[in-house]
Parts: sequence; structure tokens; C-alpha cells
Amino acid sequence: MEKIAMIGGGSWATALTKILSENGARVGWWQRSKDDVQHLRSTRHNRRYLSSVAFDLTRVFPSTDLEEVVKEADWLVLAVPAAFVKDALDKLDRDALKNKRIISAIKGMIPGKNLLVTDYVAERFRLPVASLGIVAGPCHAEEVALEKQSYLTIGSVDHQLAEDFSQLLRNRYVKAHPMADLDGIEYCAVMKNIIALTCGIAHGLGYGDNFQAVLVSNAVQEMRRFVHALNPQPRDLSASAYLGDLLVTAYSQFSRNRTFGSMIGRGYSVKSAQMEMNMVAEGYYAVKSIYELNKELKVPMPIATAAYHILYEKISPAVELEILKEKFR
Ligand SMILES: NC(=O)C1=CN([C@@H]2O[C@H](COP(=O)(O)OP(=O)(O)OC[C@H]3O[C@@H](n4cnc5c(N)ncnc54)[C@H](O)[C@@H]3O)[C@@H](O)[C@H]2O)C=CC1
Ligand SMILES: O=C(CO)COP(=O)(O)O
Repeated sequence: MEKIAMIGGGSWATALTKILSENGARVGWWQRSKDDVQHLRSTRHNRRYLSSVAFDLTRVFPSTDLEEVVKEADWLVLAVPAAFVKDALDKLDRDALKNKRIISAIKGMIPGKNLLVTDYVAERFRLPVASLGIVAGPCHAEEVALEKQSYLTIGSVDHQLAEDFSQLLRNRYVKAHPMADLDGIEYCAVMKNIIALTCGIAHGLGYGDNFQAVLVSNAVQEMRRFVHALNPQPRDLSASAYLGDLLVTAYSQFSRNRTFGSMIGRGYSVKSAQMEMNMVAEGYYAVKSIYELNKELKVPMPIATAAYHILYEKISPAVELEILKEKFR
């Protein structure tokens, strides 16, 4: 039986715990809140996220004791929003993660450090990059709860690690496959949130499907330029780990980033949109990291720049979209 430490109590951690435990793995599930852990133990349901899912408590072990959960596991799955990774891992020392395989399920960057999550973890715990991987692909937690057919991609420079984790995920409604492009997949997963957020802003302002199709087409080119500048290697951005994830996030009713952007387009402030959501739109934080990273790279990134101006410089969404409109082809 594979032993997994799931770090995080949000929708994605809940969905991954469902998949992994129902496939037979033992999942030690770390959450911050004692009350939430207690509730899970007594009712078998996560009361805050995907509350319809019932867990088998002979395989799922909710706990607030991070060190204990990590000690018992072969795999660590990080599934808190990127902004909380530093805090969540604060108590762990290098030895705690020695000889473990670490999977990031996070599609965001470490604020302030402007690092991908896998780069941060490798640096902070001095781990070889071959011990790390990322779960990506177009997959909303809500559809996992409904057992709708989904596809996941595991990116790692270690093919065996990626294949082994894919194997843990495969079931009747999840297909998973390995890919070697760890950095490319992770950067694109970050970028697609910014783009989906901008699609939401356009929608909130009253732009329609015709415009969004052009926005997304231009966004693919922006993603290609940026990822190539950071990590030049041949990659087919039409693969589902890149384009598929962009499409589902830009178009789905379940997308946090699109929903958040739509509120901004309709005139909400960042604070009020965040308060209303109870969920995290990674694109809000990521756009600052990407904008700062790009000060050196100087890649033309009109969409990310517009989102940054709207979210951090309080420039009117309508004005930024007018500017963007003229740049698209
Ligand atoms: N929800 C989804 O369908 C998918 C999410 N992801 C990624 O998974 C990551 C986690 O997102 P979700 O599970 O969607 O989160 P969520 O938006 O469902 O929930 C928010 C999470 O943040 C946690 N949180 C809030 N304040 C915290 C703090 N101070 N310290 C630690 N944790 C805190 C909450 O406990 C909860 O776990 C994100 O990077 C997201 O992009 C990736 C694929 C699908
Ligand atoms: O990454 C996701 C789907 O693949 C989730 O996107 P949102 O955070 O916008 O819901």
C-alpha cells in the first residue's frame, strides 16, 4: 500500500484524496484547522469543500500534526495555494523530506520569491529535482467529485516517478500520463490562471465569446513566448497539459480565476471579490510574480501586463481592455 501525505484542506486536496484513497492508497491528510479535522473524523466528509464526498477512514487519516503525517509517508502531495506553502512547510527540516517523492498539485508561484513551487521546495530542502513532480492538466475538483472523465499529466524529469504517480491516480474516470517537461508545465499552469482571470474580466465588462476566442488565441502565443524565454526546448503547447488546462480554466463555470476576474470586471474591488469567494484565485498572486520576473526577460506580454495594471495599479479594467483590444489579431 502506497503511503501519501496530503497537505491542504481545499477543493483540490479533497479531490486528490478521493482519487488516491479510493484507488487503495493510505492517505495521511494534513489540514490546519482542528475543527475541520474533527468534523472529517466524525462524519467522513470535508465540510468546507466537495462536502458530498464520503471518505473511507480506514484509508484516510485526517490530522493537524504535519510532522507525523509526513513521517509516515513515501509521497508528499502539496495542495495548499502557493501563498501558504512557506507557512505550511515551516516546521519541517531537510531530514523530514529525505528519500520522499514530492508532488506539487499547486498552480501558482511563491509570492515575494517569484519561484515555482517545485523550485522553492528543491531549494529550501536541498532536494534533487528528480525527487519532484507536478500534477497538471485540465481538471476541476468539482468534476472529480462527480466522477466525470478527466485527464491529468504528471510532469517530472524522472520518468519513473511520473509514471508511478500516474499509476496511483488512474481509475475508471481519471486517465493520467507522465511527461518530462516539469518547468514548462508548471509555468503554463501558472500563466493559464492569469489568462482565465483576464477572460473573466472581459466577460464581466460585457465582452462576448467572439472576443474571448481571440483573447485565448493571443494568450497561447503569449504563453509560448514566455515559457520559451525561461526554458527553451521543443514543446507542443496544444497538449492537454498546456492548452487543455488553459481552455478549461478560461471557459468553465467552476473556475475560481474566471469567477474572480468576472467580479473585477463588474466593478468589485480585489478585497471584496476575495471575501465573496471563500476560494483562492491563484492568478491574482501569480500575475505579480510573472510581471516582476518579466522585468528582466522583457517578453511582450500584453495580457499579463493588463491584468497586473488592473489588479495592482488600480487602472480601470475598461481602459486596459480597450488597449488590449487594439493589440490583438
Ligand atoms: N480546485 C481545483 O479544481 C484545482 C486546484 N488546483 C490548485 O490547487 C491549489 C489549491 O487550491 P484549492 O484546493 O482549489 O483551494 P481552495 O480555493 O479550494 O481552498 C483554499 C485553501 O486555502 C487554504 N488556506 C486558506 N488560508 C490558509 C493559510 N493561511 N494557510 C494554509 N492554508 C490556507 C484553505 O484551508 C483551503 O485549503 C491551487 O494552487 C490551485 O491552483 C489545481 C487543479 C485543480
Ligand atoms: O487548474 C484548474 C483546472 O485545471 C483550476 O482552475 P481554477 O483555480 O481557476 O478553478
